[in-house]
Amino acid sequence: MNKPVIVALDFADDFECINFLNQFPKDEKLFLKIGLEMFCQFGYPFVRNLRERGYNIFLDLKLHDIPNTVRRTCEMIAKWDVQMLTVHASGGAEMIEAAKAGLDGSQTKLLAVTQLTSLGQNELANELQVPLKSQDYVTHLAKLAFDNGADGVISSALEVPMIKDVTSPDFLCVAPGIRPKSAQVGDQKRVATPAQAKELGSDAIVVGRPITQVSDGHLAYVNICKEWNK
Ligand SMILES: O=c1ccn([C@@H]2O[C@H](COP(=O)(O)O)[C@@H](O)[C@H]2O)c(=O)[nH]1
Repeated sequence: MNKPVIVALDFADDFECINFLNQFPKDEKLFLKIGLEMFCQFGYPFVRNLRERGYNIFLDLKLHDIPNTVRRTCEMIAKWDVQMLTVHASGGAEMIEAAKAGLDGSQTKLLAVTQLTSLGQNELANELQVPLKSQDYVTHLAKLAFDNGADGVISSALEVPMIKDVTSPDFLCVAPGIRPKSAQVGDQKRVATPAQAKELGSDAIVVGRPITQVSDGHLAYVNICKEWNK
């Protein structure tokens, strides 16, 4: 897989979303992330529609349930021909293994979310009462995901070198929390610029609002790709 800039389609309605996509040239091979907001409204027909238009799809459902439920859900998603799917690594070893088993026979890469990029050290210690340094927690969850068959993880770009060290250079590290220098950070805590994410060895970056919530989304995308591919 070459290293994509994945656009997070977090829109309130499909009309707004299609208008956004229409800004891009027809031959632009976009990699799109469908998250809970759009999936809960439009479900599988929306995923199928975008696949039929030729887009690569990262289905970011962040599954987190008992192993049996996750396996059965993944068996269904395995038929959808999407490129990536997420579960939460904190669901545990058996759940990650079950997700992988459910996807068996498909091309869908299983990615495990480590610590959400919206959580910093403060939230980890005080709200979640996790007695580890954030970096240690992330690498622990990444190793758990690796040992139980995931193809990669979601983490901040800042943790990528440590994750590759404890897993494998081929273990996919996909980084949200990407902010070009001029962009608002918003609710993200562990952020990096596209250039930093590249430098740190990320295999893909996920960018939402800095592309979708600006007046010229296509230009923002092109500029981020330039920084990422430099
Ligand atoms: O740890 C995580 C896991 C997933 N996300 C998702 O990525 C995008 C980021 O959007 P921005 O607008 O660029 O902040 C969003 O869809 C999240 O659900 C994440 O940010 N962090």
